[in-house]
Amino acid sequence: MATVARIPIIDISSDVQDEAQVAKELVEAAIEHGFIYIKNTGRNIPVATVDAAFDLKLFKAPLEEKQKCTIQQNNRGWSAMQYETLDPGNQRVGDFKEAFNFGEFINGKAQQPIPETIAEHESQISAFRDLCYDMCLKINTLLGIGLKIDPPSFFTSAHLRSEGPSGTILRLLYYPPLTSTTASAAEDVRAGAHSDYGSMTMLFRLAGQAGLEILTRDNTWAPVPVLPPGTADDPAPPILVNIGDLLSYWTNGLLRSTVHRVVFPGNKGSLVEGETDREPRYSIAYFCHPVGTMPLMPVPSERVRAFAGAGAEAVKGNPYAERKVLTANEHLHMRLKASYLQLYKDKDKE
Ligand SMILES: O=C(O)CCC(=O)C(=O)O
Ligand SMILES: [Fe+2]
Repeated sequence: MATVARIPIIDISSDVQDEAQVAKELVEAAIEHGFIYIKNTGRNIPVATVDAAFDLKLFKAPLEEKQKCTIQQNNRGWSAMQYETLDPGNQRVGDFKEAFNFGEFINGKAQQPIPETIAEHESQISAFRDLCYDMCLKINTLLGIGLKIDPPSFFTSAHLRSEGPSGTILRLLYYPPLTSTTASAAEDVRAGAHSDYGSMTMLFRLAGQAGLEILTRDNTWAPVPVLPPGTADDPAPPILVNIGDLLSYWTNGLLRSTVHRVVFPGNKGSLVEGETDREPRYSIAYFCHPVGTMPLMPVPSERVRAFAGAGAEAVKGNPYAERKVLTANEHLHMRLKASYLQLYKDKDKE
């Protein structure tokens, strides 16, 4: 049995008088692990809403329907099996997954083609995306308070839709079981090792479905159980939040953008008890991005300044410190180009 990642579980739905304490815990977890389980009480996002999103039969839609929505350079649409390669330097073939990216909705309407099969659920998807947005703002606010940024609303303001478009994406994911792929469990992966491109990600998973691993501080891979100890009786599995590259940039690497991947753990001996990779796996990720024109400069926080003062350690903590990226949009474009080799190659020829 695998040694699982030890990630704190935090309840952010508690009363306002606990805000400073919750904010502190959140920041410490974001610094130490870069991953945080948010206890699912159903108060931020109703459990039925998450269930309904998992019930969408998007991936069962006819191939032609999905193909009509093929992913574009705006990062919206359907990414076919093995189309994306998250770790091109180390993968011999693309990720064994299908994905569908939803960009912004306006008045409940998608601003991109969506498969006919799910058309009747368009406003439901929009509402779910809105709930994720609200929760993401709440976490950004807590991080601002916990880091004592001046003003504490710094991150939240940077994410306000009213300030302009962002690269935010709600993504449905489907990973087939090992047995229905041509994958080699030892060599191939369902999603290559990567850090996330946005400011933070909220991940919804289903009990029993194995696969997610994080690279720990001692450079070993550790599985991330869907149901960590103490959560089995909650209304739904915790929502897994992880820090992305942009919050890491903004804090000089103090907040950790942790590398993770999705594997077939069965043959590696890294299965978590009660989970399997012999069944289909579904997950939903909300990739929270700031307004695209936002510059990624270190935030006004004493703690961030002190960490940057640590010099080499700060640079080591932020593998992206060398990159001279100015805005959130420029960063996103650079990362997409690296993982959708075909999409950008095809388009460059046009
Ligand atoms: O499906 C998962 O568990 C994680 C997916 C992921 O890391 C991603 O899409 O960035
Ligand atoms: Fe990820």
